[in-house]
Parts: sequence; structure tokens; C-alpha cells
Amino acid sequence: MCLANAHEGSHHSAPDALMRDAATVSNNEEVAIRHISLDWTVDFDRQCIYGSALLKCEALKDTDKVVLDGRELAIHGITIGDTKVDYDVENVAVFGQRISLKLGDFPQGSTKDVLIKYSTGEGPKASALQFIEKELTADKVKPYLYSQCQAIHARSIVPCMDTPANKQTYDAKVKVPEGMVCLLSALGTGNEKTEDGGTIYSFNQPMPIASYLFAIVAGALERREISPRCDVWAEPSVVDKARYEFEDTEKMLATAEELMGKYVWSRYDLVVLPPSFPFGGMENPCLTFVTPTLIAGDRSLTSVVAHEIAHSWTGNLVTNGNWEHFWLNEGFTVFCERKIMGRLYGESLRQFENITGWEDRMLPTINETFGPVHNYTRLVPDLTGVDPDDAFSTIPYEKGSAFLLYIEQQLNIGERYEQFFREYLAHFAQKSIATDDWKNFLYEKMQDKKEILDNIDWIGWLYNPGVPPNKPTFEEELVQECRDLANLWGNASDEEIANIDVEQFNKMTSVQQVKVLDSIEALSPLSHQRVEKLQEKYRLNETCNCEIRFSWLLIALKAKWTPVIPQALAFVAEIGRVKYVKPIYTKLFAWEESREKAIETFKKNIPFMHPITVIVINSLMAKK
Ligand SMILES: CC/C=C\C/C=C\C[C@@H](O)/C=C/C=C/C=C\[C@@H](O)CCCC(=O)O
Ligand SMILES: [Zn+2]
Repeated sequence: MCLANAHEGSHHSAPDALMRDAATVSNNEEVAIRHISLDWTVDFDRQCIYGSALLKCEALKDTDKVVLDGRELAIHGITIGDTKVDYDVENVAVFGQRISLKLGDFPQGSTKDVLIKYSTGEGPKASALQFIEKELTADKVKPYLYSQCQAIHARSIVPCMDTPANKQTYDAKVKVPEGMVCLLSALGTGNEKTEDGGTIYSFNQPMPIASYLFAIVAGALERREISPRCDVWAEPSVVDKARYEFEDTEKMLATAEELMGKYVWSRYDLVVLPPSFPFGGMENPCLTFVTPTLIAGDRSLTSVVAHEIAHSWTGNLVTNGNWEHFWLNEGFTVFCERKIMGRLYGESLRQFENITGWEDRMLPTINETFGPVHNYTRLVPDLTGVDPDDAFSTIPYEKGSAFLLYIEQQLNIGERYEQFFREYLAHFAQKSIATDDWKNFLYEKMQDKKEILDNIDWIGWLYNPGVPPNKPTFEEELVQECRDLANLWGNASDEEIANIDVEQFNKMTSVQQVKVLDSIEALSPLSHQRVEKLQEKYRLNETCNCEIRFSWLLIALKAKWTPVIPQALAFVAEIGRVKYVKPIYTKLFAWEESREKAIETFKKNIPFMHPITVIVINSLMAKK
């Protein structure tokens, strides 16, 4: 457990206390990286990035070294000015490389500008990157590159202190081949043609960010304006559909500012990535990455955009000091995402999402995925020696958000709770903190509510595994209609099903339809005849909504309905979003009839998947 404020229950947080992070081998407690200047060339033939990184290092204590994280980096030389720097590169299990720079005298408070010439590993060796051949892009015009650095993949593209305890500004020059656009998690500051027909794009990120927020995307991209500060980027055949889908982005951003304070990142752009992108969205500053599976055609899956917008405050501005406190990023963001959606589309939607988060995402993760005593069901788990990717689940999102909702209900102070959020975000802006820093600040601002806060089971919520000690109050009426319809599918006679009113389902919102299907999946397996009726009545094999398609596939797989096998294999071959492919491959590997075909499909698709997804599915396949 991190020790930013080990003293339990104290009310005087010291957010500047340096955070110990089990997932870095850098000496981030002795040296800070304040700025990085990148000079990159993207080599699509060798599928790597090469060039240099200039690190502005500041000694926080008297020291004689700078130790950096790396992974599969080839170091070609390190200098400070004209002086060569002696260095050592050592491989470290789980975490990559330890790159030790021997600097001699480096007194506290002094700075050194260290220039590192290097290249990344090629292809999948750079675990943050996926290079895509042009034939596999939507428009087959140019090859494509995108990155995913969270949690600890930045070290595979730049030697750095790959811990959220360190924040740095950065600038970059990136050369890409002719006809390609390159974007970073920064503000574009210009571009120039090179003699060989390529383009050098320049960028600046004036806000200090953690390394997991470094990001690059390059390809045949076009943009459409949503508002003066919001564009959406995508391949030409996708960009107009994306422009329609994400129409409400500016409204969401303005609503987020009312709730959380001024937006400090200048631009909020979206880029729609290829279907292999492993996540729904990634909150890269100035440029949120999103999966094309959000493009349902009816704007029904845009809560992910509200989520990524909220990260502009919870996560990108106030940051978890290490991955044990990931809930400070995600639980807070889910809580704010639902406040934004509630303001824009109705409080009943916020209530609905809170209930489904609790019973369809948090409880199954605790009781089925991990088991109720597992360390990873703790809101603040012990991640010593653990790759944070392995601990990733819905727990920090849903248990964290439920905790904040529970506190809101216990305090019962109306708008004052949101005012507290704004003060918390302003107080810790640009800092990396631990759970106690937030808790102590809450006590500080709610001294008149000390008795209520003292009655909260802090240990139970924060450090005990399993189901939380309390359940927030939920308004159930919208959900009850979904549960009742699901129970009809589980218990009604064939005649009742034959006469079921399909309009009741068709008139529901997509989140309600997903709730109906998730509630059916939670019942005992349906008969094959009932599965066929479900697909037929609700035309589930034709939906463009990936959430509905995913929930439907889980029902049919649970029923071991053989015709679902090709449908499920097509789905996991088409997309790489871990949220979908992990549960579906889990069921396909566990079902004797589909196991071999699933293994064959996975192995055939490895070259077209992001390394993160390959690692996740490989670990599944290894389990019997
Ligand atoms: C306790 C776990 C601690 C740290 C894990 C941190 C990162 C895990 C790494 O795998 C990256 C995750 C990136 C997530 C990006 C988007 C998510 O918010 C949404 C995921 C679900 C979805 O696809 O919608
Ligand atoms: Zn998030």
C-alpha cells in the first residue's frame, strides 16, 4: 500500500509527500522529470519509433544518478551537453528495463538536461504501440499507428519515470510519411514538409501530465468541427458518422465545467481509432481516443465521452499517485460522468446507471470474476510486484463511484457536496495524491459533519475485499420494468412468449434494453428454443449497438446455443475492445464445442490485435 500518508485518520494531508510506486523502477523519490522534448521519426517499415528524448531532470535530494523505466528500448547514446553520460541498462521482471544514468554530483535543487538517443522495440515489442497495415484500416489508404500507455506502457516508447507520481510538460516534433496526419496528447503548433515528402508535426503540452497520458496516433485522418474547441478526427469513411454520433460533446464539456470548474486543457478533440483499440475510450489530454464501437448511429453510447471529458479533471488534473489509488481516477470519474449525463438527459438516467453499475458490473466482478476475498476486489488493493494491467477491473470504477454516492447520501448536503468536489479539484490540481489526501481534505471541509464521517466504515469500504459494507439508496422504478420483462423471458410459457409485445422492448432506451438482456443473462440458462425466440422477437442478430450485441451473445453462449458460435467468433475477430472480447473468449474457451475454433480464431487474429489485448486473451487461454 502506498505511504503518502500512512497515518490512518489524520486530517492534515501532505499531497507533496512523495508517492512510493511499486510499478516503477525509477528513482522518482530522488529525482523529478519536469519536461521532456521528443524528436521522433515513425518508421512504418520497421514498425518502430526512433529519435531522441531530452529530459529536464531536477534533483529532489542530493544524488548521483537518474534511474529511468524502459521496456525493449535500444539506447544509442546519452549526453549532457557535450559530455557523454555513463549508463547501464538492466532487464527487470514484469516491469521492463532499469536504465541507470551515472551523473556524479547531482545536488538537491539542481537541474540537468539529459539527451537520450534511442529507438523503441519493433512491432509488438513496443507494448504501447499498434502498427496497422493499410489493408486493415477502414479506408485502406495509409498504414496506421496508435498508442495506449496506461498503465505502464509509456516506458516502451520513451525512457521516463513511468509513474503517475511524476508529472511533466512536454513538447514534440514527429516525422511521419507523406500523406499522413499525426496527433499527440498535446496542442498542435504547426507542421512542415520534408524533402522526402514526409511531414514533421510539432506539438506542445504546457500542462504537466503523468507518463500514462503520453499518446500518439498517425494515419490517413480527417477532421470535422463540433465546436470551436472540439474536433473529431477519424478515417474519411468514418468521420461523418463520428461527427453525428458525438454531436453533444461540447454540451457535455460545458456541463462538466459547471460541475467541476474551468477546462484548462484548451482543446478537447476526439479521435476514433480502428476497431482493435482495446478500450472504450482513453482520456489522453487534448485528444481523447475512442473505440468505433461507440458509433451506434443513435448517440446511445456516448456516456463514454462524458467519462473521458470528466477525466480532464479527475485523473488528468488530480491524479492517482500510484495504481493502488486508481479509484481516485476512475471512481471519481464515473461519479462525475453520471452527474454530467444526469444534468443533460435526466436524473433518472443517472440513477439507472448507478444501479446497473452496482448490480451488473460490480457484483459479478466481486462474486464471479475474482471471488469475494480477492485482493483485486479491494478499492485500494496491494499491487506490490503486480503489473497494474493484471489488476484492472470494474472495481475502482463502480465500487469507487458507489462509495462517493454513499457518502453523498450520508452527508445529505445537496449542492454543497458538488461545491466540495470543485474545491477538492482546485486544491489538488496538477498534484498526484493518495486516498488519505482526499479523505483528510473531506474532513477538513466538513468539520460540521464530523460525526457522520466518523460513522463511515472507511476500512470496510477502502481496504476490505468483497461487497462494500453498505449499499447506496437507488431509485428502482425504471430498472424494475427491465427486471420484470427479463423474468418474463425466464419464466413465461411458450404461448405467452409467442404473444409478447415487442414494442415494449423496442421503445426502451438502449441502456434499458441492455439491462433487460443482462437481467436475462443473470437467470438460469435459457432453453435453445427460448434463445431463438429472443433473437427473433428483438432482431438481436441485426443490431449495430455493440452493447446490445455483446449482452445478446453472452445470453446465447450461457445457453450453449450452437448457432451463436460463428456470431461470437465474428464479433471477437472484428473488434479488440477488452470489455467485450475477454468475457466472450472466456466462454468460448470454456465450452468444449467452441474451444478449438476459438483458439484458432485468436491465433489467426494476433497480428491484427493490440499487444494489450493479446496479453489479456493469452492469459485466458492459459487457464483451463
Ligand atoms: C487496480 C487497477 C490499477 C490500475 C489499472 C490501470 C490501468 C489498467 C490498464 O489496463 C489500462 C486501462 C485503460 C482503460 C481505459 C478506459 C477505461 O476507462 C474503460 C474500460 C472499459 C471499456 O472498454 O469501456
Ligand atoms: Zn476512466
